[in-house]
Amino acid sequence: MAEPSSTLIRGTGLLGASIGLALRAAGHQVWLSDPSPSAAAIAEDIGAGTRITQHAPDPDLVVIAAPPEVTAVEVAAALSRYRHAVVVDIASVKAQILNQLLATAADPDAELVTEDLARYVGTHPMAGRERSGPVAARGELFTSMPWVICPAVEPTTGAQLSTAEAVRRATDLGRDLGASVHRMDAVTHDESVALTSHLPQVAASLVASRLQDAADGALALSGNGLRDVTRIAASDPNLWVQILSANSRSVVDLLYGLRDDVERLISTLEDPSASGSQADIAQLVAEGNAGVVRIPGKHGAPPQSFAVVTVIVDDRPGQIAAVLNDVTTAGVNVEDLRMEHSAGHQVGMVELSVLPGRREELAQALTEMGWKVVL
Ligand SMILES: NC(=O)c1ccc[n+]([C@@H]2O[C@H](COP(=O)([O-])OP(=O)(O)OC[C@H]3O[C@@H](n4cnc5c(N)ncnc54)[C@H](O)[C@@H]3O)[C@@H](O)[C@H]2O)c1
Ligand SMILES: O=C(O)C(=O)C[C@]1(C(=O)O)C=C[C@@H](O)C=C1
Repeated sequence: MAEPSSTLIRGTGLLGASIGLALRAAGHQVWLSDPSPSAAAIAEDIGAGTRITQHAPDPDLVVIAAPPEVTAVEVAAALSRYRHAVVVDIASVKAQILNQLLATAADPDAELVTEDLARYVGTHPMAGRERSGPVAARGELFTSMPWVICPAVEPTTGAQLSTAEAVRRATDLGRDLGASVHRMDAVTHDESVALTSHLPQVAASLVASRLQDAADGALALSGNGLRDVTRIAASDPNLWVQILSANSRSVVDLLYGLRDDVERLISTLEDPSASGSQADIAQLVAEGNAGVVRIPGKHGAPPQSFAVVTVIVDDRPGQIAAVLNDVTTAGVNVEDLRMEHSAGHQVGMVELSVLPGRREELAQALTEMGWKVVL
């Protein structure tokens, strides 16, 4: 862990409060500030740091965790106000913010000058939730997730403006929060997240929007397939207007490709018995298979499939905690957990994902402890 630091978090919503919780847990001093007094008060109440109404007492790191559209203004203000601090932002888009900062620094009327950008580093934690505000904050949000570092560069020469020390502070922030740090330029970042984050959001929203007028009887048949595909459709529209607008070029390019595939599928399904149709449908699903296995595991490890041990539990409070307690006693690490309720029955199923080599051992240990286990 890096040496204890004093960090000001400006913007104490989901991300800001989560960073505060994680930094406090790692032993750092955290100051909180937000234009919304209630957001700052809630963040303080849940233990994310100490609220300030004026200036923070000389922080050595400032984290701007504000909406993308105000991020550049807040970064510029923090660089001018806290002259010894490294300033990072965590907005979901990076090139537009860097361009806005460079334009401000080039403006002779602005307080910000290009030299100030030596203390700025753009960052982006690839972790979040479909909910907003400090109430949804979790200190563990960043554990094992990617954290992108985009040092500021001068656009014409490509020369790095962020100092090595500023990049080190930004890197320490990600590592302190348990994330795996990836370094890239802002344009490459934006192109990458268009595929891994922005397109999935659009796809989830488009699929979920079909449900608005669905019959209750159809919705009653919702299973995990629908839930898996639509979780992020609950995300904040105001945030996503800003993200998609700021990265529109990259997202549009991907949408053209998606449109081609949708049109191909439509014409195939118009006549599924036509020659070649069955192979075409199979190919579409197989192409998805080939894509999904490329998603890396935790900490960027190679893609890994886990084995599942299912435990049948009574549908009453405390059962999941009791199962997890016994899993801990068995000494097996749970990689993922999912709870399913059996419709119309007073039982639930806890699905524990573990490394394939530990499956039999865990099943045997839990069975011996009295649990009903299904392999
Ligand atoms: N939600 C996610 O999953 C996620 C993940 C990674 C990064 N991000 C990025 O993190 C940032 C914050 O997102 P969030 O999900 O925490 O949103 P949020 O709505 O939960 O919180 C945003 C907070 O910023 C405050 N704010 C508004 N204007 C401000 C200003 N001028 N200065 C300072 N604070 C201001 C709001 O009062 C609010 O408390 C965004 O830039 C977003 O792109 C979000
Ligand atoms: O998991 C979620 O709920 C998210 O929305 C996380 C997610 C993502 O797409 O991975 C969303 C946007 C952020 O910029 C970063 C992370």
